Amino acid sequence: MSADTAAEPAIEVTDLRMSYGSTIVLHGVTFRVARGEVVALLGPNGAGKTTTIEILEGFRMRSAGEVRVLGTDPAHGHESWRARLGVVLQSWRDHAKWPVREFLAHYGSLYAPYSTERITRPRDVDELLEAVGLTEQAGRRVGQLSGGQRRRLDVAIGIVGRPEVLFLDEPTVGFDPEARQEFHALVRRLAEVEDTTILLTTHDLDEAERLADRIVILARGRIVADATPEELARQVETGAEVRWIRDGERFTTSTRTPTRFVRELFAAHGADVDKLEVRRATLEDTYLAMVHAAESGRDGAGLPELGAPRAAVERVAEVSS
Ligand SMILES: Nc1ncnc2c1ncn2[C@@H]1O[C@H](COP(=O)(O)OP(=O)(O)OP(=O)(O)O)[C@@H](O)[C@H]1O
Repeated sequence: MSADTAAEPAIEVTDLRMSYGSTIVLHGVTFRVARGEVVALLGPNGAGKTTTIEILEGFRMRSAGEVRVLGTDPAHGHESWRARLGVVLQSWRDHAKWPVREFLAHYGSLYAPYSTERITRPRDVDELLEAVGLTEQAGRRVGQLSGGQRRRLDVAIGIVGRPEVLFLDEPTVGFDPEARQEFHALVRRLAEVEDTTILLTTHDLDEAERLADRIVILARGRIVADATPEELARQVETGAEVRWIRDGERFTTSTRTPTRFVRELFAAHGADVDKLEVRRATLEDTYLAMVHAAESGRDGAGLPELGAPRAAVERVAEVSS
């Protein structure tokens, strides 16, 4: 690989548009994924995540816009380009009668012609089984696997060809907590050790925060955020919810300065304040605020305006008088 190729983003999407008939589902989506980067695509049901991924994989023709994956337009990608991609789809493709090991060995052999000096294809089947936690099930027929084990097999199918770019559409659905943790470790290893570029969709914010170098939030076919988890968390730090009870009455307020708010609350009502709780906003709160803002047609994502502490204290005073 030349230095120029290495510097080129693995995925480049510019003003991507997609319509199904007269329904527009992607309204000009633009983002980039660098080589070796893990990006999580988040968004509510119907936001356009699967459509975006399917266009990048070359499974679906876009209506307009520019797309490059490993420097190639997916609409014109040849087999040798496709062999450099790994795909884990949402839907299960059945190969029920095959024993797991034979199936992976057979499927992997299709990648052998695309082995290069730098990248040996396919991956060793035993190492692969170990990596996805299916060693014990190697002799079982695919149709006899549990739901979570089938999903592990999906992941194995996605990485058997040692892909340079890996697309994972909701990869951990049906995983138990241990499988989820093992999968997270595998994804980090693929990115850090093998420099695999990974684009995954998930509804699990915790997963996105743990795994991704960057989070792209899609709502109604538009990107409403593209930031590192730390950048999103910094926005989160600005919001908190304070709850308390006074004279048997329950109060709740949102504030960007919870410490100051609580100090003022105590200054105003001292010992009458009971059952005080301060809940920091989570990534989920930020995510929901951004999605709701996008869905209600408001421009500019971010946290909704939170009540000022002074006003809230005054409201408490009013209630008590
Ligand atoms: N083949 C199709 N024909 C017509 N409309 C479609 C087709 N596939 C998807 N859509 C519509 O396009 C929109 C985006 O769908 P998409 O599957 O990309 O969303 P998503 O973000 O992946 O959702 P989910 O989280 O539910 O998987 C939805 O409104 C969906 O109904």
